[in-house]
Amino acid sequence: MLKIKNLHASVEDKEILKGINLEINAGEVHAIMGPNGSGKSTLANVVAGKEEYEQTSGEIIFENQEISELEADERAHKGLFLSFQYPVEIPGVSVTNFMKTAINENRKAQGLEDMPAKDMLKKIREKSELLDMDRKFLSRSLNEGFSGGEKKRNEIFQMAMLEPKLAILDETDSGLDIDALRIVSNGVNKLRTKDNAVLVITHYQRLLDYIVPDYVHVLLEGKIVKSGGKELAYKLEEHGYDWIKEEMKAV
Ligand SMILES: Nc1ncnc2c1ncn2[C@@H]1O[C@H](COP(=O)(O)OP(=O)(O)OP(=O)(O)O)[C@@H](O)[C@H]1O
Repeated sequence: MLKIKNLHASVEDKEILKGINLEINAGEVHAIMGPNGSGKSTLANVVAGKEEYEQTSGEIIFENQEISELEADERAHKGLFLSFQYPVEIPGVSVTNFMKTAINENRKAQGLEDMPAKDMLKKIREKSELLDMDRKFLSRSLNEGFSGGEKKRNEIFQMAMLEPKLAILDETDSGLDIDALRIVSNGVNKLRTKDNAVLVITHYQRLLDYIVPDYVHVLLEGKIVKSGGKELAYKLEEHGYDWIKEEMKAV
């Protein structure tokens, strides 16, 4: 589904990503971990095609198409969504109405008719129940002031509604209390189907206890230096990142 080959990228002319290789197939969940400033968000933003992030060399192939030249919106319409793909603080627009517009615009870009209102309501009901969002939450205006945890829940709600082929979630667990973490993780788990994949970026292994990734990758100074299963996340939690640096020095 996604193949990243020798990707280099810069922010404000500073090289941040220094040769990333990564392959994600349908049905898989991948997690990226790494210390502050290692380039995790840069990777997410470059893959999503955000303007400030410049891909200087390498390839990003999504669904067998090189997408480096595509704008963020075009990538999204192909099914590659980054959390908070859309602006989230639009005055006077409710959580639900925003979602209706986003879904229909996405369908329009794919040459599809608007989703029938009945189907839209059913979908909103189903996905909001999954994330334990009540009517009051859904009717709140987007600029009303959401807490960090509520923003995260809304972010996953957007993803659950849009059902992207590849959902990229940055800092998914930040600001969540224990109950919200469980609820949001449940939502993330439902994003993975046999046809859809998920890439999560996280600092903590606790999220991975709930979503159980197939692969964990460690990003250090702009490079993926180690990949493994969930046990890698436990080792990082216990020992930090220094042992990997030592291992690299020894090679
Ligand atoms: N918009 C920007 N302008 C200038 N420098 C940036 C910008 N975004 C990121 N950087 C720089 O790129 C480097 C990597 O940042 P990035 O946000 O990708 O790291 P991260 O691994 O996601 O960190 P964190 O865990 O702290 O979120 C940092 O040195 C950061 O200062």
